[in-house]
Amino acid sequence: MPSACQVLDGRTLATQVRSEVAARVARRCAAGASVPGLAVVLVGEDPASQVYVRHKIAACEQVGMRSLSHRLSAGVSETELLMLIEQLNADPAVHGILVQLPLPAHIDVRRVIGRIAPGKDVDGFHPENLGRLAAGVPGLRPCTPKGCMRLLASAGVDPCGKLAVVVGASTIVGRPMALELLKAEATVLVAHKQTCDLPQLVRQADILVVATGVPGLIRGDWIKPGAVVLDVGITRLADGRLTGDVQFETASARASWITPVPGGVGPMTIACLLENTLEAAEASA
Ligand SMILES: Nc1nc2c(c(=O)[nH]1)N[C@@H](CN(C=O)c1ccc(C(=O)N[C@@H](CCC(=O)O)C(=O)O)cc1)CN2
Ligand SMILES: [Mg+2]
Repeated sequence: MPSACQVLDGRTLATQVRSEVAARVARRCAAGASVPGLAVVLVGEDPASQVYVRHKIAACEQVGMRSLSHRLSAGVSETELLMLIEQLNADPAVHGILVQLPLPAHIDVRRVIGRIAPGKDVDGFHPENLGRLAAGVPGLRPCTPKGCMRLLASAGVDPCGKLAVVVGASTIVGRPMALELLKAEATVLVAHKQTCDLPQLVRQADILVVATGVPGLIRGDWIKPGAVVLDVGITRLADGRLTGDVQFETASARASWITPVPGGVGPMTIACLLENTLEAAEASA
């Protein structure tokens, strides 16, 4: 990697965000307010989801928040899951609710997310929160795109006036990422992994965000020299290693900043979840 390219270190930034959250939680509790509480709902036994849920619960403890874990079998009915969400909506000790994704195929994810009280939707996936982001008004913001914006700011990268290309249009990353970049006055193009002539689009990007889940989709020679590259993809290879959607070695020969996988965007997702939970608690008091 040439010295011109710098690695955007998500682990270090996430540690900073977590210490800031811990200090705010301590001040809040010292002032007599309730301990922020996060309810984490896991349906089924997906191994990656189990790991993420464990990390979220440990992160809550580390910053002095309370976590309530609800593990449901893969065969739980949608009605039972919706009833649990209603209970959590009504529980004053619960300030944040998250349902770990993906859900089993027999459950309608939109119906489930739509049932979470918007003020407790710390993932920021409820249509009301996505609508707030689209309208540019305050609300709970999806954690991964929020973490990406923090990473850009930490590198001193101002999206205003730049051409940003977002590859992947999921509700949890690509779409809200495009809205974040629009709000920051970037010119935003949203592409899919199937977009015709993807290399041609990617070559124009001053800021490139990739969230497709296709390992190594983006080749290094597609990167515009000096571009800032945020790689959201995380895939575990057969040999156990984690890899991103961008070919790191060759991309870092051209980029000015690039996130690694692991250690880039991923840790920021959990740090921003803690921050959202604290914000939800503050707004409820
Ligand atoms: N309800 C939600 N479900 C899912 C979300 C989400 O934000 N809310 N995002 C992903 C999974 N995810 C959090 O849930 C997540 C993914 C990865 C990481 C992370 O820190 N990755 C590390 C590597 C971890 C490892 O060793 O496996 C890294 O990139 O360095 C955190 C959170 C889908 N579901
Ligand atoms: Mg489904």
